Amino acid sequence: MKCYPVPRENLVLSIDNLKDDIPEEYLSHKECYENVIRKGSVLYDIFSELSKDRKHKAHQAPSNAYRISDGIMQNVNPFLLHFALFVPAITNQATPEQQAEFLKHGFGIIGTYAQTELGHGTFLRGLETTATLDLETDEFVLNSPTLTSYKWWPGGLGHTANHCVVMAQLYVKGKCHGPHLFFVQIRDIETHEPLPGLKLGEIGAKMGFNTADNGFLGFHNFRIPRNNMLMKNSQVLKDGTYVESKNEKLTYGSMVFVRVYLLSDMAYMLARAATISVRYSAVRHQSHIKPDEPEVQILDFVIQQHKLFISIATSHAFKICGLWLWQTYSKVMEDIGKGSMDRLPELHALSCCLKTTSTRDAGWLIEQCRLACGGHGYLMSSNLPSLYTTATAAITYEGESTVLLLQTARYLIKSWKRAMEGESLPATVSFLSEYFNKRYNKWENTPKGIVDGLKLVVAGVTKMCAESIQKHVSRGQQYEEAWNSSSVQLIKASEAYSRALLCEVFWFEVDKVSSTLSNNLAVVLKQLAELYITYWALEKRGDLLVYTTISKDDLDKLQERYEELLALIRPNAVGLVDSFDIRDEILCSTLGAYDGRVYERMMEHALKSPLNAETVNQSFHKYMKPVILKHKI
Ligand SMILES: CC/C=C\C/C=C\C/C=C\C/C=C\C/C=C\C/C=C\CCCCC(=O)SCCNC(=O)CCNC(=O)[C@H](O)C(C)(C)COP(=O)(O)OP(=O)(O)OC[C@H]1O[C@@H](n2cnc3c(N)ncnc32)[C@H](O)[C@@H]1OP(=O)(O)O
Ligand SMILES: Cc1cc2nc3c(=O)[nH]c(=O)nc-3n(C[C@H](O)[C@H](O)[C@H](O)COP(=O)(O)OP(=O)(O)OC[C@H]3O[C@@H](n4cnc5c(N)ncnc54)[C@H](O)[C@@H]3O)c2cc1C
Repeated sequence: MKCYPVPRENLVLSIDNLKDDIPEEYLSHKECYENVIRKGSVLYDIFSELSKDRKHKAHQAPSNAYRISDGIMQNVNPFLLHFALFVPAITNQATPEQQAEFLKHGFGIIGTYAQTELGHGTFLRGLETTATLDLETDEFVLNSPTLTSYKWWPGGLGHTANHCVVMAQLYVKGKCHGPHLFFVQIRDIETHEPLPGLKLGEIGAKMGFNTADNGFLGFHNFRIPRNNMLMKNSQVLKDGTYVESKNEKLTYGSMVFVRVYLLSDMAYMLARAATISVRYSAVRHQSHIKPDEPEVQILDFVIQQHKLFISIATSHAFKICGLWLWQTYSKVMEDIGKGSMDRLPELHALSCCLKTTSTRDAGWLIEQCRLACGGHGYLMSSNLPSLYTTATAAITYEGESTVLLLQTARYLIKSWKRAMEGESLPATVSFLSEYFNKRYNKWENTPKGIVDGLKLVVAGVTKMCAESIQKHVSRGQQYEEAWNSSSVQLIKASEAYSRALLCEVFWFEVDKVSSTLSNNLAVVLKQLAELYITYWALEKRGDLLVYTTISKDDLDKLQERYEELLALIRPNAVGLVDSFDIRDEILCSTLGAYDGRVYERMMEHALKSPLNAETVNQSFHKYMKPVILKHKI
């Protein structure tokens, strides 16, 4: 995977014409887009210059530096798909010769990833766009046979990209070989006009992501060279011979990359929301704790700590698990490069459930941060509303959450069956064998004891799912029907698995490195990890009571320990969010600025509203006054 060197923050943030005179929320839909293209082009130019000086680092671990652009854009960068999917799809799915050919223009082309259609997003085998080999001309002919086959949603497709990687059903000599990827130019490089045979446009305003330029694309007998099919895994030869892939799911590899990346991405989204809401909670004084004392910082309310500290801990959990998952991804990609695909199903299962949990948690936790800031959190200038709409989009894109959890459940059920047959299992699911063989311990009120307990919940629910499926089959349902009938429990098994993974990796990674850290840092990180694990043990107390030997007394002790941890973290709370080290220019928040001048910044921002340019708006004289005068008594 090529990663683009990201310019240092100072370099980017020092560029004058990247600053906005008018806050984006006061621009029209069209002005918003034009504004991000203006800023994105400057960034793109910087990337181009920087990349000429430095080698691309393949398989670079996720870094949120590219989110500088979000700070500059104060929204989604329409060029993001070029980097997030278009280039990775080519580097993962094209031959070296094709990569050299398709990427020879470097930043000279702007791409996107066009897979989803108006009629299909989840069920890829149902996609309707066709790519039919024309043997005589050595070309593929692309068509959108129905309205529902129009590509719909790809980021940057509406007006930004001039190329895309298209997922289409491959037809050779009348036979359909399923979804394959094709490199397609869609606009003229010079004029940017759509090429003949294409219908292009943007899909309209959305809940958020409004600068992502999500678009639609229809093909009408659109021809591309045969060599434009990405042929690393499967090939179509000049004589029409189809050489199938060693594993047809390798075509879906680009989605795994983004799913893996999103865990780190959500860590960063949460770090921003936590920084804003914790800093604001240290500035905001409201009400009393002791009646005869001054109004307190709202951060001193324990319930405010309960709302916010989990976001600090979760950001670290996602960052640490994101790096762990990235290492797994890199190792599996390396193995695939050597011809071994043994661990691909495990990686797919891990990326599906962790992408889902991280995006869902980021959504509700950012909303919780907003709500904890009262009315001021509802201002666009707080940046919490935008963080929320940007984060929650990820619950859907790159694989809708329900669908991905069912994919993980598929892996858990298969692993359970292997455990029943005495097969050895990968470390990430080996607890299923221990459970099956009744090799597990009594409850312990320790972080490790909680992790073991959460794993017992996974094993117990997975066993219950397997039995439910078997029960439906024995009553005459086909396996797929029995699967559908058991899907509520299957989702529960995957959710439990994802939570157990996050708790286990977070705790043991922190524990592993703590001896290398200064004592103070190790203490604070362990407090955050223990807070995270204890929080979720209490949230999942029902399941723990069903599947482990935990007692009511154990739960009371956990609640007590949880509240102790809140008090221990309170003195470090502002320091912890400061350590996320997110500059004001990237935080873009009147509530979360480092200097704490909340009220002055709120007023400065309010005065930028175009409505405040005059004391009386023209609508008074045009509309209100006639009515007032007419009905004046
Ligand atoms: C300006 C910026 C500057 C610089 C930037 C620099 C760097 C940035 C770099 C990275 C940034 C990264 C992220 C940034 C953040 C966000 C990204 C930006 C915007 C959003 C982009 C969104 C893009 C999209 O949404 S693309 C479309 C996504 N669509 C999907 O995910 C579709 C979901 N559906 C599916 O995956 C499949 O259809 C299915 C899994 C649901 C069903 O599969 P299928 O129908 O084939 O049937 P099954 O029978 O269920 O499966 C068969 C077997 O195949 C296995 N399987 C399935 N999928 C996979 C897979 N992906 N990998 C491996 N194996 C897979 C499955 O397990 C079955 O196996 P079994 O053995 O038979 O059980
Ligand atoms: C902000 C944003 C950006 C996007 N960017 C891109 C992009 O750049 N490129 C691209 O190709 N796509 C992109 N997408 C599209 C995205 O990948 C799809 O929306 C997603 O895959 C879900 O597909 P769908 O919307 O067609 O929903 P559907 O697949 O129609 O699913 C709708 C609902 O049906 C249910 N459902 C569906 N299948 C199942 C099942 N098997 N089992 C149980 N329930 C099921 C679920 O509740 C699901 O939410 C983007 C989407 C968004 C919101």
